[in-house]
Amino acid sequence: MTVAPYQSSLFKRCKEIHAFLSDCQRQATYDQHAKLANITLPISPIEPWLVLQQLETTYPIHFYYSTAKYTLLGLGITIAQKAAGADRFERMQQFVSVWKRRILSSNQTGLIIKPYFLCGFTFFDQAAANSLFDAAQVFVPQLQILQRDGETAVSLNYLIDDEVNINRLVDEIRQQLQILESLSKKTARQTFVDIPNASKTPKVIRDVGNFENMVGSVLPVLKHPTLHKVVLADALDVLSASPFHIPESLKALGLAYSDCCIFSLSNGQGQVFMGASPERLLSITTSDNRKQLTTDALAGSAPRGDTARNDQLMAQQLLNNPKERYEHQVVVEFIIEQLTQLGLKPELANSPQVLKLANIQHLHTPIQAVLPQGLKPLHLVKILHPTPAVAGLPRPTASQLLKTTESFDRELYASPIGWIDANGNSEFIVGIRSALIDGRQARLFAGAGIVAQSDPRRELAEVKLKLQALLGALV
Ligand SMILES: C=C(O[C@@H]1C=C(C(=O)O)C=C[C@H]1O)C(=O)O
Repeated sequence: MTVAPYQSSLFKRCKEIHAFLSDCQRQATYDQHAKLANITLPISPIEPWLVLQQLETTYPIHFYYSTAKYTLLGLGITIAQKAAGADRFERMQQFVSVWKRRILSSNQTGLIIKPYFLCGFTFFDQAAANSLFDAAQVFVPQLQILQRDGETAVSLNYLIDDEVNINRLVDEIRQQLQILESLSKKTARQTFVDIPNASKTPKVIRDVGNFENMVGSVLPVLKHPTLHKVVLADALDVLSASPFHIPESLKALGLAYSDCCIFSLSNGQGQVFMGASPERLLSITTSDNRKQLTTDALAGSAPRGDTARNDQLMAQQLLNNPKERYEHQVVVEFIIEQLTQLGLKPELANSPQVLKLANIQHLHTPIQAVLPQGLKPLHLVKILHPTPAVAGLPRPTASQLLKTTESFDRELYASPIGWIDANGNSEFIVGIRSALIDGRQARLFAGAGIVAQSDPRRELAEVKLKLQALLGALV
């Protein structure tokens, strides 16, 4: 496989890039602020997780986001912003809006994929003192790979100001393009990766959450009308004989949970948060001047049946179970209220459908709304996160109870993780079915909605089922 457009003439390509970057520098000088230079090149199809595998030591920061329709991989940082506190979403949106206006894209290859703003937030608006991730982080990657409809494109993003030495930068780019070229040749021959004794890797397990007791302790609070639902989480620590392989785990998750969004996000210091989330916090698509929002109410769970008939029976029982329907309805009503307060007109079906995942099924109501042009993605993230699917209702009371009841820091568990592009499109998932990986150690997270009618043993069984999602796929 070759990196087609520049294989024949890397020299010519680099000359064009030099001219483009020099032009960016002139404009930066003229406007008296740095520019975000963006160059996109089509490359032969290449699996992004394989690129991650080859380059994860070169770029300690990565962001991987893969759905049934596309995969996005960001490596390295060109620009980044961090924040904490109640206004973290506004501050991050401000950062995105400013830098969106400073993008200059090269059209020399006829292909333009502008920079993506890659976002990760912790569950609470203040990260804990010893937290491994910032309460809010948005960055534009230096190397961005987008795979969609069988096509792959690589975009390079650079910060250009008066000081940048363009000659030196073009040399760097030449090297980077050569690496990518050899990488695509190498990975073209590699259709699967050998994971040494992956499935046999011993895993030692310690339950950190003491989940059943925790559920028992909140039940009396749920008898009062001040709290309708709280979503408690459990944490499971796992120790493997050898360090976890992030790219191979992403690949394994993708195979096992093809309906989910497979994601991972590193903090640059060796820790990675990853998972296979079935829950979309929002997706914003812009086309023909029409902006459309889709969000998921996903709550209410049941195991999958061992035969097709049993499976159908369990789905039917889930649909008819008043406790599960209540847990679900609380989420639907919350989302409708939040969207209506923004002046939107949410559209949804009268009753939920069943979303079947490999190991579990959920009540699911997709909710849609047309958005006014001015409404920004992170404004919507702010009003939606956390929904009662992962916190509870009322939100402030439930969040407070989580802080005092759970014995571990949620970090990025159940938090918004996603991207915003330069055209106003955006997608965020809720970081559930997830784990925090640190070398040989992993902390797996899973939660369940607790209401007054909850039975602690059944809730524990649900959480165990959810923990399986990662336990079975981490290699
Ligand atoms: C909180 C989690 O899942 C959420 C809770 C659910 C429930 O209580 O039924 C179902 C789907 C998710 O919204 C999790 O997986 O950790």
